Amino acid sequence: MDSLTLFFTGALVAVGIYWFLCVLGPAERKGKRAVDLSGGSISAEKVQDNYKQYWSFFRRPKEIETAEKVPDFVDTFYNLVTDIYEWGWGQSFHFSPSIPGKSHKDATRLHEEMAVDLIQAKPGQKILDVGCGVGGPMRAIASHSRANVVGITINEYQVNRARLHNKKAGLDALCEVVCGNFLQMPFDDNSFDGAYSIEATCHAPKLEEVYAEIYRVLKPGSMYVSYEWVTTEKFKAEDDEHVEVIQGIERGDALPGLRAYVDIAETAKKVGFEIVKEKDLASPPAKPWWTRLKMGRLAYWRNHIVVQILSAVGVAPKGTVDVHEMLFKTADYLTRGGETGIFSPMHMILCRKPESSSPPPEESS
Ligand SMILES: C=C(CC[C@@H](C)[C@H]1CC[C@H]2C3=CC[C@H]4[C@H](C)[C@@H](O)CC[C@]4(C)[C@H]3CC[C@]12C)C(C)C
Ligand SMILES: C[S@@+](CC[C@H](N)C(=O)[O-])C[C@H]1O[C@@H](n2cnc3c(N)ncnc32)[C@H](O)[C@@H]1O
Repeated sequence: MDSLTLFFTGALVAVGIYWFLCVLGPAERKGKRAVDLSGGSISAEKVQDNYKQYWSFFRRPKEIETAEKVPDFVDTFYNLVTDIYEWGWGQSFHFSPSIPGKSHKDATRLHEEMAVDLIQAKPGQKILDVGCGVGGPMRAIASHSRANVVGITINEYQVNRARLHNKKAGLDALCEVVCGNFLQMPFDDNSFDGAYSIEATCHAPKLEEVYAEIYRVLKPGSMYVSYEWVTTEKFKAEDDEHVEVIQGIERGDALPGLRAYVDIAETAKKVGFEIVKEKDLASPPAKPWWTRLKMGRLAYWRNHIVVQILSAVGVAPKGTVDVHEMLFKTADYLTRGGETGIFSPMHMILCRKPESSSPPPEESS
């Protein structure tokens, strides 16, 4: 091989490695690195067992129906996936419609700001983020509204990540994070000026329980908005493919059972809320939310190789490969759910707690 061929071969290999590692790299330039992937609060040697335990819930569906076990199962799930989510998606653990000419980052931020605009949060008010993850939405919302945001998540590892990010962003004076169960929140009655939940209440075994709890902590007259995961009017329970896609989404996203879109407003009314507005934010003219997920497939394939190497050399915990493979398959089910239109992750409901603090309908009868 002459020196010119050697030079061009070397340059090609270098460009290839750069593309593989950097262009197809992490979701955010300064985000999680592959070498830091962990099992959240689970020690490295227990990650594989916890992954098996997570799957055992689905082998015994009755377990998932047992409401008390769901928060633990969701907590295990987020220990397993939080680092991979941050590494491959960013700090906001939700979808948003694509916006022509805007980056994913901007589309995500606008979707989050819309939530706080809908509840008309004012500077200095106290707003609750129900199921806050590592706080991507909370930081966008606090910066946009200058309201004080209190987030709650069941997962302690996320609490620590969120606090770290809040501090780094210089938003720790406006953002506070609490570890707890949104079915029994450690907050006083009538203590918040507004609340929102972004793709989080889908983890509640009974929607009524989390809505009742949010209703309890809101001040009379204040508003709550939620972006809910639902099956749409296109979902047909007698269609085997539809059922396969929905079950695939439930298994890969720690869901005790997806709800039908018609159940959302019904449940909100049942606990006492007035419905101000209801809209599926995924329906046209909104552009597909699943484009980002589908376009990332090449990067996920590259991520899988990286995870396999890191796990083989003992840098990533054993079991990370299984978790990543599960997410890989989940991405496909979610995309199919979006393309067929049988599933939406952004069925928006805007509610108000009435001014008069009359008890919810059931309790008064
Ligand atoms: C609201 C929920 C989470 C929604 C999304 C944030 C996540 C759903 C599926 C996740 C992912 C799938 C594929 C992963 C990929 C294989 C990996 O290499 C990088 C991370 C993924 C892209 C990951 C990122 C987050 C999701 C899009 C649920 C749980 C209620
Ligand atoms: C998909 S993440 C969304 C996080 C955040 N809203 C966002 O968009 O980035 C769902 C969140 O709900 C939280 N969650 C699920 N069940 C919970 C429960 N019972 N109590 C408190 N938080 C819960 C999870 O810990 C996680 O933070």
